[in-house]
Amino acid sequence: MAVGLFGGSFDPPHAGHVHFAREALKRFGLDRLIWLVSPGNPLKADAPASMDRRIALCRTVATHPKIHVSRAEGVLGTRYTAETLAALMARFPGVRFVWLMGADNLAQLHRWNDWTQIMDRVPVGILARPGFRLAARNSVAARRYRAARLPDAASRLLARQPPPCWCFVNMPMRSDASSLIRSRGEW
Ligand SMILES: Nc1ncnc2c1ncn2[C@@H]1O[C@H](COP(=O)(O)OP(=O)(O)OP(=O)(O)O)[C@@H](O)[C@H]1O
Ligand SMILES: O=C(O)c1ccc[n+]([C@@H]2O[C@H](COP(=O)([O-])O)[C@@H](O)[C@H]2O)c1
Repeated sequence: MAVGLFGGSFDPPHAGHVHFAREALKRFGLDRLIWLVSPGNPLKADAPASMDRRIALCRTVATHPKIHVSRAEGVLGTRYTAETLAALMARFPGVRFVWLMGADNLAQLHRWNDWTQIMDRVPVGILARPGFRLAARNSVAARRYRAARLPDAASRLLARQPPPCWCFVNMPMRSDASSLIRSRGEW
């Protein structure tokens, strides 16, 4: 079973997240995709809305039968992705986890706690995001793991590759952003 972990603040969730999840399921050949709602991004200064409020809205927008919304990080008490992955892999040894994120997060992955452990432990699927193609391509992570890149055309094989392995996939992009919704006072 290949399971994509789509970590996010989802403060609030939006159509860009739904589009991302549907594309990731298809393009990375995943059996399931989990929206892993974060208790709070360690690199973001402002605390998000409550977990209950974000989870409730995620469940109303993420209605695809292969998508599940999870508060696992709240239950496990983990906040750093490397830690969450270690806990989930120990608990579900038969599952092939794939970490999923947008190009903006690849651009700053080297600032995450124990970020090389993430790259070394699970395949990583990255989807394009408007304005971040260049920053992602020139990122510390992309350069350090250049040899481990899977071509876009082979993206469906990602979950079966031994890590480190990452794949950047282009898709029709959407410019939705939670910060934009918050700045309009709509959340
Ligand atoms: N429009 C989008 N296109 C592609 N990826 C996206 C898009 N919006 C969010 N993502 C990805 O979804 C994941 C969760 O994002 P997050 O919940 O922080 O939303 P956001 O819109 O980026 O929020 P904010 O504007 O507050 O930073 C991240 O990996 C991010 O890269
Ligand atoms: O582990 C870290 O140091 C780390 C730093 C920044 C972000 N993350 C994770 O990246 C995911 C995307 O975060 P966000 O706020 O961009 O939606 C979410 O699961 C965060 O927990 C993780």
